[in-house]
Amino acid sequence: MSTAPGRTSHAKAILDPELYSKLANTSVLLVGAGGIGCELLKNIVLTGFGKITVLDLDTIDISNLNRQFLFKKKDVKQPKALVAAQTAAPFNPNVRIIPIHDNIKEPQYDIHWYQQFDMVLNALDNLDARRHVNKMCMAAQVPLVESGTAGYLGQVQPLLKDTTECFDCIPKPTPKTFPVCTIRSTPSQPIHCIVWSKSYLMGQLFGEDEDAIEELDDAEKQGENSQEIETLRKEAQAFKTVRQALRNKNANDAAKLVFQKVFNADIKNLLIMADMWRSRSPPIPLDYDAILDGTFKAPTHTKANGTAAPNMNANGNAVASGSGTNTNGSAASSTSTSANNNGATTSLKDQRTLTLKDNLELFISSTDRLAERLRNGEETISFDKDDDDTLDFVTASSNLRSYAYGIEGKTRWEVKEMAGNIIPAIATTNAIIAGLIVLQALHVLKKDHTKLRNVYLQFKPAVPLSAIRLSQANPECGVCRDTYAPLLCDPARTTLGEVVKGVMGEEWGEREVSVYEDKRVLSDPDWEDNFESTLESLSVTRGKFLSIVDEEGEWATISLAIANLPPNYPRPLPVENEDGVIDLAPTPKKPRIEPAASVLMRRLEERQSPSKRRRLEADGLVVMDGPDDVLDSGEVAGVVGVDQGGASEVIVIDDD
Ligand SMILES: Nc1ncnc2c1ncn2[C@@H]1O[C@H](COP(=O)(O)OP(=O)(O)OP(=O)(O)O)[C@@H](O)[C@H]1O
Ligand SMILES: [Zn+2]
Repeated sequence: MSTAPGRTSHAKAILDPELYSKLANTSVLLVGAGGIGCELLKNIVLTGFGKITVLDLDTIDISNLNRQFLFKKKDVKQPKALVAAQTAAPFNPNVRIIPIHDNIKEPQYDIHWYQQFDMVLNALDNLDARRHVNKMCMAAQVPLVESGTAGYLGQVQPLLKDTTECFDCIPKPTPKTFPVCTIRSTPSQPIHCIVWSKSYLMGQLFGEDEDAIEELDDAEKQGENSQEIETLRKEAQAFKTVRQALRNKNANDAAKLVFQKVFNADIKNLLIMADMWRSRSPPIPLDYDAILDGTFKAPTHTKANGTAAPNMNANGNAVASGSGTNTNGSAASSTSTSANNNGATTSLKDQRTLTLKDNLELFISSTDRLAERLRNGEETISFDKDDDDTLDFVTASSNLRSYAYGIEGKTRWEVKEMAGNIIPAIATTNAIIAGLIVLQALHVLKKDHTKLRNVYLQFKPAVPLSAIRLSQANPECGVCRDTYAPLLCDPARTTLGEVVKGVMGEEWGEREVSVYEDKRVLSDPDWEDNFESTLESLSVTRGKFLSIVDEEGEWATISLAIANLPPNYPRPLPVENEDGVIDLAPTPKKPRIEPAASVLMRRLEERQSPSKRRRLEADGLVVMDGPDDVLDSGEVAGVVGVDQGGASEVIVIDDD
């Protein structure tokens, strides 16, 4: 394909020539090739970012096609990263796109790997992956542009270590939770029954064989009604029998057994506790055979004050609300959810109001299908909005429960939205956000930090965008306030003691420190049993962080990012010992380059001065596990980044 002048003329005209030529040598990592990712990949390819690595763990689903326009129907089930790269590559032949079909959390994407990029652009859909990439970017000192959309709302946030706050500086709200007893005994809204079905009932029947007793003990400690807890304990015991029936090839009435236990016996047990139903409407035990043969006559649901419960029609059927309101109370557009592209027939079927008998029949058929899957070797099955068997089961069982409690029913469509926490995905929102990401990325590239903005797309037609100056880091942040250093070592041979003593140097014995990997304590001032253990035996391996925390709080936490040794690192030779066993010989010693701790020590002494401290944090420290580890200059540059100012220093752990 020819490089016609027209292809680049717009980008050249908009960007100044210097920036445009810089783009060609810019290497970016794009994490996520979904809704935002597809738009963004197109943008950065057309803008002319020279080298783009696009990483996504997923394959293409038919429901992605309405907005992830780099994919076509023929690509369904293919890796997103691969197809996105193939489709976008011809947009600009001057750009090199490297696709990776993988989880960004895999250990090979270590600090060293991140440092090859000039910046990282996140186009993810979950908190866990976002927090992971944030931490890696903070450790590797690589600028990150974070983004997200929810319906008509969106946000773009540039995050630079020591310049702005990081993604974790402000704790994120945790998803809404419900008290255990509301879910287990006293639901009052459809969502309570849906959560019960997908998180509790599915787990009890099709999940791992766990003891639910602990959760109940906790609930009791938190002051929940002890008689009620006792009833729930009995309920948990009875689950064992139905679990066995579901897995037994000869049991053909497993669905009925589950029904009898959950919608009849358990409810009868709860009714015994008269106290519980003084101020609320008691549930109704359901009758399997009577519902199937159409003779089931439910007693009228009455509240304590004698009024009829809402949303029950004359035939005793639960009535779907049809309101299209999701769990958060926000309106869910029926035309824009990712689930809405299975064709009109499915949509109609899914949006149909289900009668009590419909729900029971759906309950029987879905329980049978799930039981069959268990009998065919699936060990556990959990809810997945795109797994029809589980969606049918959750729809039917939550509606049956709603019926028993006099709560309105929901259509399969509504249950999918509520149980799957589906927030409408709007292609235009993704496109606007992807455009804003590029603008922020260009400021990052120009190092024009005063122009960086936290940009919000809001549901205000008069002011759709608001751009806010970036906040400073939260001094208490446990992620971006740490002092990071890459630790290049062989975790199978390096011991915890070597690392800690090496880093502490002369301060060892003077200063009391504790050592952590994530939330695990590996040593504290009075407990050093792990010092002789190798990092590998302590599961401190590539991609993880070893944190050394000063008990006095005078030193910033030192977080060592475990990375691979460079390819030129001398490997130990296998030697035979006197018993004829092949041992790995220790690496031969060479003179130490510098006493292990003095470099770090000097810098930590300087940490009272903010500017010096920033310098320390900006420097990379290469901590090696033996005195032979002389890196060539290229490797050193590769480890700490080339434009961080000043030569990096190599710390050698003294293992004498
Ligand atoms: N840990 C991870 N590693 C790599 N890619 C990830 C990771 N977590 C999420 N992603 C990817 O981020 C992308 C987010 O895109 P998007 O929000 O459009 O989600 P989706 O899964 O495509 O759509 P939907 O959730 O609406 O069905 C997805 O393609 C997803 O595979
Ligand atoms: Zn932070």
